[in-house]
Amino acid sequence: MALLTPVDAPAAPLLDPSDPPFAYAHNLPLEKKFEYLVAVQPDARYFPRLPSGTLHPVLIELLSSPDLLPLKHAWTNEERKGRAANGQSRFYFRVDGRMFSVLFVKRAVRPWVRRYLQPSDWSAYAAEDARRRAEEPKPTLEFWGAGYFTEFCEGPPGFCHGGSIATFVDMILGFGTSGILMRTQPCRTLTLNVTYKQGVPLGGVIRLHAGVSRIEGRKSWPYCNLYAGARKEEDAKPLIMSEGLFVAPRNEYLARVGMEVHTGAKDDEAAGHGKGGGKGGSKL
Ligand SMILES: CCCCCCCC(=O)SCCNC(=O)CCNC(=O)[C@H](O)C(C)(C)COP(=O)(O)OP(=O)(O)OC[C@H]1O[C@@H](n2cnc3c(N)ncnc32)[C@H](O)[C@@H]1OP(=O)(O)O
Repeated sequence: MALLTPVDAPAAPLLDPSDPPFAYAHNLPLEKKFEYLVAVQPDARYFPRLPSGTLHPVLIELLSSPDLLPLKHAWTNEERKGRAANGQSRFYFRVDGRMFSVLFVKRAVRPWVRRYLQPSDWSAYAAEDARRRAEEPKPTLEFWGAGYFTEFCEGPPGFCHGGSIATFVDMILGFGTSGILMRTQPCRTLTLNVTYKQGVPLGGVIRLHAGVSRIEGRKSWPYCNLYAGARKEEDAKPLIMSEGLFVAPRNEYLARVGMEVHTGAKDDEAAGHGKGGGKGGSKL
């Protein structure tokens, strides 16, 4: 089944509008979780109860940025304030035209994946993604995103805590980059290197640029840089630079924890994508 994209989303709401956003995640097929929940796809059609107020400055910035998918959803100040009051920080990013978000809940920084993507979903997602990949001539190995951190991530006054930043970039590197772009199975952090060049201000728009610089078998070397402001400026210096080595667990480990092993190798071959050494689809 082809995944829905923001472009071909159906006109009729698929979701019960009386449900609060995100409450129905568990009842949806995996691909819809990605497209409508995890994805920042809360179009006004799907959340008609939301007040149609002023767009949050973050969204205005996003809308004006050619690097980011234009979001149609009226993400209002009230909504943002309500979520911020719950300690939620949110980041959006786009991979191959699909939007994803990372949700931080309070200081514990619980990414949405923990909540919405159960371990057993991984194999289904990987299989679906491998099928998708077979249809795509050239997967994207870098992506941009934007979002903000709230006060629950505070370290130095007005700035983000270093641990929250490390957790965030680990999440982006581990899931956003390795998990999605390698499209095989979840990758674990083996090494993580974070350089804090400047403080990350709370509340302001923070832009991220992430990707994979190298893939070799089970190993991948993703990077993620954070910048101030939503607009892409070629010469802007990053606030945060991070990189790591992520390793897909050996198959026997996956089998032990009850996860179906899927390497995507067959699909890759069919699609002409090499898996190692940056061949084929791994080319940046
Ligand atoms: C659902 C949410 C997803 C988001 C997840 C975000 C990412 C995370 O936070 S994961 C949690 C934190 N990380 C962990 O808990 C990982 C714990 N560690 C492990 O599970 C294992 O060590 C694991 C799976 C990473 C690697 O295990 P294993 O494959 O047995 O390791 P091992 O074979 O020794 O090493 C793998 C490769 O890395 C290389 N390597 C090992 N150490 C290093 C190092 N320090 N530097 C460079 N290379 C190294 C090895 O040489 C080997 O390479 P090759 O296969 O080419 O010989």
